[in-house]
Amino acid sequence: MARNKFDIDEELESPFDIRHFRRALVYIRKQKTPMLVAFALSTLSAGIALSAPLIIQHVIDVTIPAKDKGALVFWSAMTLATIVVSVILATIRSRIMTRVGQDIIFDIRTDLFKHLQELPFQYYDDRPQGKILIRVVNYVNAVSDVLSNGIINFILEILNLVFIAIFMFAVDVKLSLVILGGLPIFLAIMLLLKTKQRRAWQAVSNKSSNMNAYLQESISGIRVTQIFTREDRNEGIFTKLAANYRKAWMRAMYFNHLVPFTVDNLATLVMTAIFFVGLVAFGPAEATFGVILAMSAYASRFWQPILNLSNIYNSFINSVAYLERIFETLDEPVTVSDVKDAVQLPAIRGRVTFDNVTFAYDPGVNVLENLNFDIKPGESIALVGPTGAGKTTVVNLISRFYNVTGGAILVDGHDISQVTLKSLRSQMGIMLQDSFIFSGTILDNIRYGKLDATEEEVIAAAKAVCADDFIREFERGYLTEVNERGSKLSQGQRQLISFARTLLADPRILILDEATSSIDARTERLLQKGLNELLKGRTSFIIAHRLSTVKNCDRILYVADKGIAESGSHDELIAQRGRYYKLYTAQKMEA
Ligand SMILES: Nc1ncnc2c1ncn2[C@@H]1O[C@H](COP(=O)(O)OP(=O)(O)OP(=O)(O)O)[C@@H](O)[C@H]1O
Repeated sequence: MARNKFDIDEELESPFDIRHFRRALVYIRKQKTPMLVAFALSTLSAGIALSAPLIIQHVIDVTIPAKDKGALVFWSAMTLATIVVSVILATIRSRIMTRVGQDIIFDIRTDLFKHLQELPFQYYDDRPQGKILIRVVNYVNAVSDVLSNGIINFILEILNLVFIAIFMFAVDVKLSLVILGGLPIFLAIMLLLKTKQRRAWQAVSNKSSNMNAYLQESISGIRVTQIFTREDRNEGIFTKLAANYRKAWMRAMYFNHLVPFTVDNLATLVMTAIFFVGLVAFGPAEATFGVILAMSAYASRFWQPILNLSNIYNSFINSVAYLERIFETLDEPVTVSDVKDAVQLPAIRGRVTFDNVTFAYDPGVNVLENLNFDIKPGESIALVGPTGAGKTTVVNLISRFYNVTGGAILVDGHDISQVTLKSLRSQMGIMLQDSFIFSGTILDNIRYGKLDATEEEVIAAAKAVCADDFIREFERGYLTEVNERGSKLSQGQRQLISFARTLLADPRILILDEATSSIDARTERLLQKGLNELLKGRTSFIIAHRLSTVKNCDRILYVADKGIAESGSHDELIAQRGRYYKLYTAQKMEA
């Protein structure tokens, strides 16, 4: 059952806590060296920039009254030099940090992809693909700046503040205290905003995820949409999702804007206070014009890092909503994985035993119950039965795409839950109902299961499954580029290609789930010859609704009522005159 749909907000399973931040540090730590260099450059550039007000103070209070032209030129040149040097240093730093940001994104993204590759079918059964995609693409982009520049800037701005405070206090202690007076008010406002702001950004992440999920679903289902002329209705749904996103974004931005607004106003108030206190309360005896000018320059410089810090804080709060989702995905348990002491499954002969197997997709709802059968190496088995009876489930369990709920499945006597997935699956050839075609050439697609196969081997496999003829009819033959999902190919052609792909992998156990359902009867007859060849010496499980395809199998298992209702060869089952017989005669009459 889908855990959430495009119109249901995802519930956060593990809200952000300090552990998440520590995990983020793992990625940041890898970039320690460039970050330290960038940090050093920034400190240097900030230090140089900070000397400017001191120069101005000196010029106003000493150089100008002394009418020393030579000194004036010197100090002007020094001011210019400070600007040029700090700009150069800042540029180098920003280049380094762009790289660091991208490296962090790269690491998180590749870890996410690696984990997604390992997550079991169940994970994908449970959620819309769009909600998975957005985490790898958009969310990771959104956190890069905070994890790279954010950290450095945070430390720098704090240092900046300390430096400014030192310079400020060196010039005038009382006026410095006036400047610091605005801080408690600012902190109180920030604390008040924090929770609301965080929730607002979580809502943004949810609404963008919903919109993305629906977009992805709509693109995948565009053909059905157009067949049923559902365009207007879908547009309505999308508009609503986009409007929800807009609303969430506006609300989050409202809180974001409140922060600089507060800082700006406080800075203006402080500035007014300096002039008031400096000129009116203390009088010119205590504060010279140069001091007041230098202090007002420090005041605006002092509030600048605070404004910057609050912007960093804003983006941090914003990123937390994304980091939570990213780490939630990375923490998603790989429920189907190698057990601690998993052993390599040796080269198998192909015996498959179901020992009292029970299985449920959703807890408590058994699809199969106490299933027992024993297949000898090389036997060909047909799984037939009504829709939804559990045929695909049986073959999915053999490849351990899901863990059994009870009992055990043995291959050559080895419990498949105790062997490595790689050693198990690499000895199986599985052709699923959905013969997926990847973007690339037809050659690449056939080679997917055996990357080192020669061109001759690929062609031999294609010939065996009668795919060679139609492939050669394309202008570029085996080098014809096909799109993702194979939209350039007919359904039957797709099946033939994935047939060749499976054959090429030369598995001991072969699973064909409705593998020939879209192939016309003539090609299927031709294919049957190749297929018979292919099946020789291999254990095979063939699921087919068209019973003519499977009647030559060694044994037919009729799956129904959560188990095997009938079992035997075609002739035996016909003689039994049970459910298989009924199904077979019904199909014969239709034909
Ligand atoms: N991912 C899933 N999550 C929950 N239930 C599922 C899932 N996949 C299948 N089912 C349920 O398990 C039962 C068996 O499904 P299965 O696909 O094995 O049937 P089948 O015999 O192969 O059907 P068909 O002939 O239509 O392909 C069905 O009732 C189905 O609704």
